[in-house]
Amino acid sequence: MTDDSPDWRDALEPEPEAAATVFGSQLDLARRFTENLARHGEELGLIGPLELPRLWSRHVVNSGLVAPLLRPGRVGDVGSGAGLPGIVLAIARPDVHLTLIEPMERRVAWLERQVDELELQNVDVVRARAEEAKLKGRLDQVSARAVSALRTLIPITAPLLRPGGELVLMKGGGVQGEIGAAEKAIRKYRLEDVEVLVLGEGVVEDVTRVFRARTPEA
Ligand SMILES: C[S@@+](CC[C@H](N)C(=O)[O-])C[C@H]1O[C@@H](n2cnc3c(N)ncnc32)[C@H](O)[C@@H]1O
Repeated sequence: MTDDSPDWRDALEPEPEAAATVFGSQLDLARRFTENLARHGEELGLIGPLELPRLWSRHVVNSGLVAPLLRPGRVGDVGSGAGLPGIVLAIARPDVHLTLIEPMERRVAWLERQVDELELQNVDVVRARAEEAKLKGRLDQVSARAVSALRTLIPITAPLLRPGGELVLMKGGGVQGEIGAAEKAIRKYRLEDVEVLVLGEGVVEDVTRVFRARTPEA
């Protein structure tokens, strides 16, 4: 620690080179969001005390890797929490509209503050559980990260999609096992083109895995 910088800044992981690749012209906004999260995230219960040394690579860059999978349209991020990946995706893709769906009041307040402070024009925040949000059949794509296993996540996310919409769910190394356990849900929602994408190989140390699948056209 130095005398002239706050603790959070000393603990924050230095910006990795990959950040410039992932965020391009939006890097400055990504920096501002990361610094806000580093400054306030722990006291607001949004991130754990051990996350600052890996905030960029494990959370912000990792979430940003999903941005190229989004298509212009309306994307819902279920369980946005600290804004991962929802705020990060809105920063990386100003051409996409993000609807952040989060039930917890304190987290919703945080998300709304980020939208205001970063002057994001492409975000709205809905305070609700995904099952109760009035968004059934309205979204082109749905993202989520660290909300629940696919077996329970598919039944709360797939109904939000329009016919031919797409799930883009960030997952850990156990995703293949989760797919096996979610067979019934995959059948029930008639998901097609089910695949696991590995993003960021050769760009970051921690790759991002995404479960991607489509609902049938009407
Ligand atoms: C472990 S946190 C992860 C937050 C963020 N996605 C991340 O990766 O840091 C899970 C979040 O999902 C939210 N959540 C849980 N169940 C939900 C539901 N049914 N609909 C919407 N959000 C939900 C919680 O309130 C919480 O903010």
